[in-house]
Amino acid sequence: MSTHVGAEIAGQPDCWRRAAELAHRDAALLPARGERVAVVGCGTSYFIARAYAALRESLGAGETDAFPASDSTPLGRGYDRIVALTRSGTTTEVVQLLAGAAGAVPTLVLTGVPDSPAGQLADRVLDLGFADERSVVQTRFATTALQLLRAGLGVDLTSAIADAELVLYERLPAAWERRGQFTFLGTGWTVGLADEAALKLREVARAWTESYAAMEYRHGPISISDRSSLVWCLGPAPSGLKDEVESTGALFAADAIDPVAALVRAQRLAVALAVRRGLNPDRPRNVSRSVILSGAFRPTAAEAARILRA
Ligand SMILES: N[C@@H]1[C@@H](O)[C@H](O)[C@@H](COP(=O)(O)O)O[C@@H]1O
Repeated sequence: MSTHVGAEIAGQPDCWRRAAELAHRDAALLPARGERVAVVGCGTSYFIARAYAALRESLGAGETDAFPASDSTPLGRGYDRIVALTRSGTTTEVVQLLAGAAGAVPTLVLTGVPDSPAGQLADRVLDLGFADERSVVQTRFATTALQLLRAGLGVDLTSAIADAELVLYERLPAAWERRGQFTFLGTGWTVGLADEAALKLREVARAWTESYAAMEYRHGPISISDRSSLVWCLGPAPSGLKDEVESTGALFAADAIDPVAALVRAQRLAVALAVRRGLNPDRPRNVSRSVILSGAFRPTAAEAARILRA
């Protein structure tokens, strides 16, 4: 089946090359070392925000917290910059948060549509139009935004790009597609990627998925693990975990490749699973490309402004 999402998944290595160039060219737009940064987004964009926040802190580049844009209350704590990730630039919670931040906290928006409401409200805009997508679900835009931010932290993307190119050509293990339950695990910054992988299988293939920080899985969630489960650690697995999971009968997988390339592998599994289940990956149930709320969302722009100045 030829799908938009399939083509977008395949386009990721090229987009990551452009992201590396952009990070170099527009380095001055990115948060400076030592800045206290809040990163926000919704859905996939929020999970990518989580990954970036954990990575930036782990590299000692500055205190960084990630929030869903719908939950802006913690933003009262005085950040030097708000970084918003939004493919469409129209998501209500993101637009309202930026409206509230205007004049109070400097903002940077990474978006596929610079002249969108979010783009127009931002102090700085990074134009990722080259990675924009037709699909409802995000794949290419999200990873490209993350790779740009990684490159901005000094990460060399060469091996990530090479790994993703290999992932696009590999055959996925047939046993993975026959599973009924999927759990994604991560450590440090890859926990956000595990969340995103789980979301992808849920959105695209209506699969039962969960995600955790790897060792948290042992503290309760492992009780659902059985012969129908695939437990997949994006990145190397903490020692001992594999044996413990396999003793439940579950299939265990861990990636030795770049974690964002491992996310590409999970995207491919989502599409394969959808096709196997007779679903169209371009038409996920109950979700839209961008969620624009009318009236129901709180806080209003004025309330958000008050929170930000608190
Ligand atoms: N189905 C889409 C998601 O794919 C997207 O992650 C989210 C945020 O969208 P945006 O990044 O445009 O703000 O909106 C919707 O829920």
